[in-house]
Amino acid sequence: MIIESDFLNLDTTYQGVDIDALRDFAAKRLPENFDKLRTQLLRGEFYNATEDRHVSHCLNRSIHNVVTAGNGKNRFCTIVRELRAGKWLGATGKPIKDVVNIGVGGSDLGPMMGSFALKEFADDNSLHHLSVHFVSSMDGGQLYAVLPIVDPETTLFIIASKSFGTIDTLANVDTVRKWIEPTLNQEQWLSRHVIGVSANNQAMTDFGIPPAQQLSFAESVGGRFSLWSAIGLPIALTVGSNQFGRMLEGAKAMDDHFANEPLEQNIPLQMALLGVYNREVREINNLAVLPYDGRLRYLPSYLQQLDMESNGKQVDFEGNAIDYPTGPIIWGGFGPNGQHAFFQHLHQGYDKFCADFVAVLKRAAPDFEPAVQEGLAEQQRLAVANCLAHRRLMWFGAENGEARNHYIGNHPSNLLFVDELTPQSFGALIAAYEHKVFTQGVIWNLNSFDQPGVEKGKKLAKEVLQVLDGNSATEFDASTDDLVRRVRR
Ligand SMILES: O=P(O)(O)OC[C@H]1O[C@H](O)[C@H](O)[C@@H](O)[C@@H]1O
Repeated sequence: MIIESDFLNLDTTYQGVDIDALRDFAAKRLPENFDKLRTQLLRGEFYNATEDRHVSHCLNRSIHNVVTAGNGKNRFCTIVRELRAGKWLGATGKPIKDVVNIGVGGSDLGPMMGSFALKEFADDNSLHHLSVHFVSSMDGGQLYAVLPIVDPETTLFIIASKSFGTIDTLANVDTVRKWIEPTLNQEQWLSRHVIGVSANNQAMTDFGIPPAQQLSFAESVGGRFSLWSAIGLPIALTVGSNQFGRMLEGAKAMDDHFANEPLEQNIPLQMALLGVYNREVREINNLAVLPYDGRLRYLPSYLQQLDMESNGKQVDFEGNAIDYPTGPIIWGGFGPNGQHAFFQHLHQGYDKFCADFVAVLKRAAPDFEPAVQEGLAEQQRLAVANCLAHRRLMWFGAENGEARNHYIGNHPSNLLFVDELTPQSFGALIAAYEHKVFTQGVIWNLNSFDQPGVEKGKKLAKEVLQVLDGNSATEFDASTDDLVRRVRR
């Protein structure tokens, strides 16, 4: 039960659902207007009712659309070229060497995952080396690590925020400003050391970012779907605009696949239906994402946002309370290391789970001596062998007499695999997950494109901060009030 597409393959054998059963399930669960909704999504016409806007990330599958989005100015490629070539000079005349992306959620996870995964595909059009760093955490923990290793005169900060109002990002920017000020004044800093990426042009202007350093994208691109937009700048800085374009091409190929292939050959559609089947029929509430290639180690956290923020919902499209299970808990980690940590529970623990194994069949290492190349190729085979073995054990189980050697198995899994990890296959992999999430949202009749739970949490945090800062005397509950007193002391 293997489906092949241009850049991505899926083996569903160990789901234990044959194609006839899947067809029956699809007939029951896919709504009649699914084709229409899918077409709307791919054309950027699907309507996100609660936020009163369309959903347009699929329009960003070509570099042309990315660079002309928002303010219609082609700044993206120029910025990428100058920074990568070492031609972008800081305010004191020194070339920029480090770029720090400050953003959180969709403005962090996608760019970070993509830059890490695709590093080796960098178009090396110059000898200049640019290091890209990521700072997202509200507590400043990452600034502690990054600030000591970069120099204000040779560092550029990307302020990446769709809304340009996220407190985590603004708090990091504020500290950065305090760190820079002894070296560069505000005018110097803003003129050469900041790029804004946002859907909120006015806020970038109000902040003082010069127009030539503002990159825009459409309000209708959701944060968790934004790595294809200018939010993907760190990826383009890492690999170059051409390779970034190839990633978009891979996603576009997956869009076409999703649009045109029948159920029997449709990767995202099968992933979605099997996921719903596992959730509803087998009552499994979680999915472990297990990449077997170190370059994809940030995939689980990326998919946590993509899936859980989209389909972790209790209200349906019409605003009614939902009384059936919706999106599962997504978790996971780098497979080979997981084998030495949490896999024990997967093989013999009490809980039900399903898994997505992600494997890369081969990896070239042309820059190394032949003997080292040989060693690395062998290691890739070793990882694939382990992936295949563990997924077998999880599905078939094993019994060797003694109870301690008993493995129940029956844990369903997908194997997503690519011949080689390339910008295209990476783009196709991520787009396949996007379409899976969309399809499941349609099946569960919920809006996958809003996040009211997140908004509520932000509001409550503001109220607590008011009290911590001594600006409000609101009382909450015994535990919170006690901790507030401790912090204030
Ligand atoms: O890009 P921003 O507007 O700063 O938003 C960053 C993130 O924060 C929010 O709380 C949302 O839940 C995420 O979907 C979003 O990606």
